[in-house]
Amino acid sequence: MTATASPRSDTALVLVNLGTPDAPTPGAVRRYLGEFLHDHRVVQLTRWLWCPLLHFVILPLRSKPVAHKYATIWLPGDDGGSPLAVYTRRLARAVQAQLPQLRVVDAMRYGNPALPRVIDELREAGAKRVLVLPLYPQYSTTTTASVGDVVGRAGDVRTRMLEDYHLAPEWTGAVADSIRTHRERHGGGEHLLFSFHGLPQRLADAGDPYPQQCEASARAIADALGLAAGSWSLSYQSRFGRERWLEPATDATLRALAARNIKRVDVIAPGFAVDCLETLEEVSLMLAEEFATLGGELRYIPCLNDSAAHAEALARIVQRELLAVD
Ligand SMILES: C=CC1=C(C)c2cc3[nH]c(cc4nc(cc5[nH]c(cc1n2)c(C)c5CCC(=O)O)C(CCC(=O)O)=C4C)c(C)c3C=C
Ligand SMILES: [Fe+2]
Ligand SMILES: [Fe+2]
Repeated sequence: MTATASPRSDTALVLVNLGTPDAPTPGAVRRYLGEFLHDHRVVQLTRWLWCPLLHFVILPLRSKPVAHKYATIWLPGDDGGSPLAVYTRRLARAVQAQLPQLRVVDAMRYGNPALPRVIDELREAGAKRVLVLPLYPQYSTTTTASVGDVVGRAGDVRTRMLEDYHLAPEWTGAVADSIRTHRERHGGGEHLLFSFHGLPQRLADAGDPYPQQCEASARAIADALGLAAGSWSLSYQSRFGRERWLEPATDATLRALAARNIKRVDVIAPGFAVDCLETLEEVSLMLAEEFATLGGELRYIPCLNDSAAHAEALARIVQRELLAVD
């Protein structure tokens, strides 16, 4: 939990993100992935099948290469670390500055600062009401509902969770502004690709609203920018495992754009509140490299991160929620 200004209020706001390893080492990655991939919201296989596979195959094989990937994006300095943790912490500070009447802290669903401990500490410090904002603009059973599981177990404190903000005009407006500014500075690409984290198709078929919310977010942002149909598209990245995930995949979409001779593509990842392994390593390094081999130029537009525009947008969303419950 980040120590921020402590305004005299019995209401706290917790910004919750997914989680990330404490260090770019195989041991730390193994601990983080072990906790993450034991969550039944994330992987639904029965324990007797999944645990041996996870402990004896996936964690031993994956921890080292994934640690190397984290090492390529690790932020230096005293306030450094995994980008997901660093930007989430800084974002909480920036939102605190916007909402001095609340105590604003950051927490992680997996790893540190651990959400259950953060809520306990807030309660011990006198919080009577805790508002939880998962930093997932689009709701998914695999992410938002998993945060809800932890919040639901919090004892002796009133909790409330904001489920999604995929169409909140403050947020869609902030993302649209960031795209506009990036294109003004760097020249507009021929195409804008909205790349969202993927999900097993099976979960979407079972009613997870995530893909519909991703589509609605992308359309709202494209409309705010006045983009013509055909000049933007949506795709899904970060596939894990062998089953079918949401399509089209980001890598296949980029290859299809290159085949149509569309060479300058701007890519934004509006499902991620802050930059992380999946945006910095997968998109802005690996996919950009692959697209370059096809003769193209992938121009990655960063997440809103700890920008003032992001903090203002989230603060307005929270204020609206507080007004609605008071
Ligand atoms: C079954 C596996 C996974 C599902 C379902 C899933 C959904 C999902 N994830 C995010 C956001 C993030 N995921 C991140 C990393 C990550 N995701 C998975 C697997 C699933 N995600 C793994 C195994 C990993 C770790 C990296 C790896 O081993 O490849 C991250 C980045 C974390 C970081 O430290 O930077 C984010 C953020 C969403 C929004 C989502 C649901 C749609
Ligand atoms: Fe296990
Ligand atoms: Fe993920």
